[in-house]
Formats: sequence, C-alpha cells, structure tokens
Amino acid sequence: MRLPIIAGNWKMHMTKNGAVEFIKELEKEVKDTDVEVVICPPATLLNILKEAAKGTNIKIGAQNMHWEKQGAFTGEVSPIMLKDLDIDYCIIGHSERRQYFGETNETVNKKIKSAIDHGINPIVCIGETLEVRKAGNTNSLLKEQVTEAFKNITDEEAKKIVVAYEPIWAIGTGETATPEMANETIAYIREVIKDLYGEDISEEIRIQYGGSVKPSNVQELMNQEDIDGALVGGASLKADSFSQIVNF
Ligand SMILES: O=C[C@H](O)COP(=O)(O)O
Repeated sequence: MRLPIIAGNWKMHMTKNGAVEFIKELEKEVKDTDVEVVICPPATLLNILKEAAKGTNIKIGAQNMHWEKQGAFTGEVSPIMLKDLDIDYCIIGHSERRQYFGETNETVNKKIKSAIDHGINPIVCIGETLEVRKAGNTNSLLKEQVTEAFKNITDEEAKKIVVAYEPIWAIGTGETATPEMANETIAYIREVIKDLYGEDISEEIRIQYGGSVKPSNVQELMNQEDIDGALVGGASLKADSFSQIVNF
C-alpha cells in the first residue's frame, strides 16, 4: 500500500501573514488524516512556514533548487540551504520551470541526484503539451522524461522520488484529465519505472496527478488504482479548499 501524498504548490503567491494563518487553519482540518500533507511555498516563506508547521503533520517543500551546494549562482537556492531549514521535499522540473526557465531533462536529473544526496525528497514533474497528446506522442515523451530523470539513480534512491504527472494542458486551465485518462497515463509511467527498476520498486514509487485538482474532482481521481496523490496549484491557496482535497 502506497501512502497517498497531497502537495500544494503555491507557485509565486502568498506573503507572511496569510501564510502563517493558512498553516494554523489547515492544521486543524488535517490533523487526523492518513494522507501525507505537503505545502510548497515560495522560497521567502520556507523558514517561517517550517516554524509554523512545527509539531503538526504538515511537511514543507521547496518549489525549486540548484544542484550545486554553493557558488556564484545569483538568485539560486542550494540544497544545503534547504537542508539548513530542514525542508522535507522539493518540486523539481515543474513544467513552468521547463517552459520559462530553460530546465531540461538533464538539469532535472542533476537536481534529483543532488536533492537525494542532501536528504531532500524530490517531487519530479513530468507531462505533455496538448500538441503532443493530439499527435499521439504522450507515452514516448513521458518515457523519455522518466528515463532521463531517473538516469544513474540507484534502486534505493529511486524509492525516495515522488513523480507528479501533470498534463500541461490541464494546469490552471480548469481542464482536468478524466480520472480514467489520468490513471491510464500514470499506469504507463509505472510500467516505464518497472522496466527500469523492476516490479517491486515500481509498485512502491508514488505517482501524483496534477492539473486543476479541486475539491469537486479529487475523490474520483484518488479512487483510481494508480493515482497516489495530487499536486495542487490554484486550489491549494485557500486552506478551506486545500483541506477538503486532503480529506477527500
Ligand atoms: O503544481 C501544480 C500544478 O501546476 C497544477 O496547478 P493547478 O492546480 O492550478 O492546475
């Protein structure tokens, strides 16, 4: 049995006041859940939220990191800095970072390795554009993204990775993949992982769905056999809607 994991990706939203209130409110609503709950705020809020979440079952994740420990990389945050704050997770290779900040399968792989080396669990995002899906190339693209992401990752390291399947056409658009379509694609991703690591590890690795997840559609998605959680954008910005998602 895989432990479900529901993570909120706040993207470039939120400031101090609202954020601490959010954690206080969320804590009350999710304290009895069996789901692993993660909030990924902007880097400016990592420290304050880590403090606010102390003693709760809410984990805190970053949205990005550099693969180097330190150096002349203006504006970047290193894995050592995240570990300094005891950050639990880091989203890696979100489609917005691939699209707007030039991230490639190669940099995603470097970041995954570095995160694991520093004791940070990666949430690795993969997904296709509408053009790729319409052309019937979804599976080949996902296979390439998975294979490149997991390059030179050992069996033990692979188990620490959470994969987030996010069809780009479903992000922030209100368009959700149907639960069946999401499940079928995630089952395919699990097959690719099975080819790389064998059945036991592929059955252990958690794969989330992301893309317009909201209180009204989460249950149907989570009922699917291969979907182990959600990476939630817009609906994670209000404690009320995010806690409804966690308590699906
Ligand atoms: O990381 C989260 C995803 O990009 C989904 O965002 P969304 O729930 O606003 O569609």
